[in-house]
Amino acid sequence: MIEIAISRRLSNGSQVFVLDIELVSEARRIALFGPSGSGKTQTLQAIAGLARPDAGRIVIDGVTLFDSERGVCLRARERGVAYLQQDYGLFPHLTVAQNIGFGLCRGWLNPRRGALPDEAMYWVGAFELDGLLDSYPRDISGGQKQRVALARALALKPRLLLLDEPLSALDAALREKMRQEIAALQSRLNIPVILITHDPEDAACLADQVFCIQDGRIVKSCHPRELARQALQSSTPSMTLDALKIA
Ligand SMILES: Nc1ncnc2c1ncn2[C@@H]1O[C@H](COP(=O)(O)OP(=O)(O)OP(=O)(O)O)[C@@H](O)[C@H]1O
Repeated sequence: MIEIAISRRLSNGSQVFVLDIELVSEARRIALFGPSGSGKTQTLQAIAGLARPDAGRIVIDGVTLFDSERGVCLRARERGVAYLQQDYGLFPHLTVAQNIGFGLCRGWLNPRRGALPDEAMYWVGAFELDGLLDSYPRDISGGQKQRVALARALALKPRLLLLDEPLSALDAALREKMRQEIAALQSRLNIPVILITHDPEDAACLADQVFCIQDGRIVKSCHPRELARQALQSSTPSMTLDALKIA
């Protein structure tokens, strides 16, 4: 079960943004859908422990990651949350093997290929990265970068996987392939996934429940099929949201 009730006020002088997110879900795969600037990334950052809400609670499968009333705020590395950011966040000066091994052992900047622990090698095999272990991120494709980032994230055995627009950097053909791969991965892993997407097709394939965000708030929750149906008749995420709110 995913329980999130957080608020945070962001201000940079003239501009103020208020994040006020409340959602509870039994679904194992949820999508956050909303227009640019609506608060999706801020929400994931709060869950990952990279941004601290002013108040509220974040509880994942009974484990409290943040609870302002009880003074609980686990550090990012104590949360067991894998966060795959839009640009995949690979270190350009480290090889694929070093990138994958990086989070497993602090200070481990120079791992030899054979030194990758079993939990990392499992994902190297699963994502067919064996031949790329000595390559650098600049020398591999977008889909391969994504697999490396996923392998790095999953090797840490997270209790929750956060995906920020996991397919946005890929061309149409690769996008469809990776969509199927991530969907297959989700059914193999028994960990909850929260993903951000602008694409109703991604939501339909990768989520069981969609939470629509607008201006820092959840304005609607629906089945991914309902989102896809409304999106067909709308040309922007904002129009889709307006149609969903009326439906
Ligand atoms: N320090 C800040 N002060 C004021 N507003 C901020 C600050 N940091 C971020 N914001 C605002 O927070 C809002 C939410 O940002 P966020 O990155 O979560 O949006 P998003 O929904 O992920 O957008 P996108 O889909 O474009 O990535 C934006 O409107 C942004 O301008």
